[in-house]
Amino acid sequence: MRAAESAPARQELLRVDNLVVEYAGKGFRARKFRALTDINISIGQGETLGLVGESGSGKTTLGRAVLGLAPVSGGKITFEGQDISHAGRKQRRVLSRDMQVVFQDPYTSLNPALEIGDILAEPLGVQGMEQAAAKKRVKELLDQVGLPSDAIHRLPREFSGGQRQRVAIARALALSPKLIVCDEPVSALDLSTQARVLDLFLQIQKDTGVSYLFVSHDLDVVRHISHRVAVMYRGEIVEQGPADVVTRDPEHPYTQRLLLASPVPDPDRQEKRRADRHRLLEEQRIQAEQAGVPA
Ligand SMILES: Nc1ncnc2c1ncn2[C@@H]1O[C@H](COP(=O)(O)OP(=O)(O)OP(=O)(O)O)[C@@H](O)[C@H]1O
Repeated sequence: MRAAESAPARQELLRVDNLVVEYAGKGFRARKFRALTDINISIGQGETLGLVGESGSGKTTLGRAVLGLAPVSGGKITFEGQDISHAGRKQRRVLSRDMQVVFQDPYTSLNPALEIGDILAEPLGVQGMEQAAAKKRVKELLDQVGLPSDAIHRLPREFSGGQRQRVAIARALALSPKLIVCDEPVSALDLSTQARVLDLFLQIQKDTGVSYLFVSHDLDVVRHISHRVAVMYRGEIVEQGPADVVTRDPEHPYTQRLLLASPVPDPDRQEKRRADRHRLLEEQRIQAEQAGVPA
């Protein structure tokens, strides 16, 4: 795997100031639940901000707030200098070209009844692209994410998890967005597929200059993909800074704990990850032995 390349001269794309998100409580007179408190982040053009934290810390909510899918109760979200904190439908429609999302689960995020070509052409059609131009763009997108052009006439179920995630990435790229919110996009994949999909994210950034808000509970993943990292804990950002500093020499005790035990919520996945790591290390050891290099 390659590491994230250093960011170009920084031009701010997204800025979040003192953001508060409160969800309505259930039932009459139920109290509101504050999911985010006083969040401040900024993402430059061509930059990746990794958002890390345990389950329930508010990572997804922050991504959703940026996309206009969570209620902003206070503070401000600015995109390319424009206040989008309370963007209406019309402004969101324009923004949807510039901001896209890739979700965690490649098995449920694609319409199982549609051929890949139609899945990729959908956002192009919505934005009014002619059929011939859309067809050409779909081929470009498949090529960009490393899928064969005959994928056009195949259904999602004919693809592996990693390939489906490539389709989801291609769909997100269709309208050449400036920002992609990536919500745990490799968490459902096995370790070696994770590595290949992370490399694809890096290559796409290099080729297109897109920015990522990259949500993950896995510090290893975030370290690899991000220029800067923000650590969330109970709805607040407790630490943020350059990826190598935050992930190697954290200041906040919570980040130090995260570093010691990268939390993986599901015990089965935890076990599988341990086994995967062991297998990879063993493969590396055997390869090194065969090459006559001590492991
Ligand atoms: N639509 C909602 N209505 C009410 N509460 C919500 C809603 N969505 C999230 N929450 C709550 O907000 C808090 C933050 O949730 P969020 O999903 O943002 O955390 P997360 O860090 O992304 O967690 P995970 O890694 O498990 O996805 C949690 O306590 C969650 O229960």
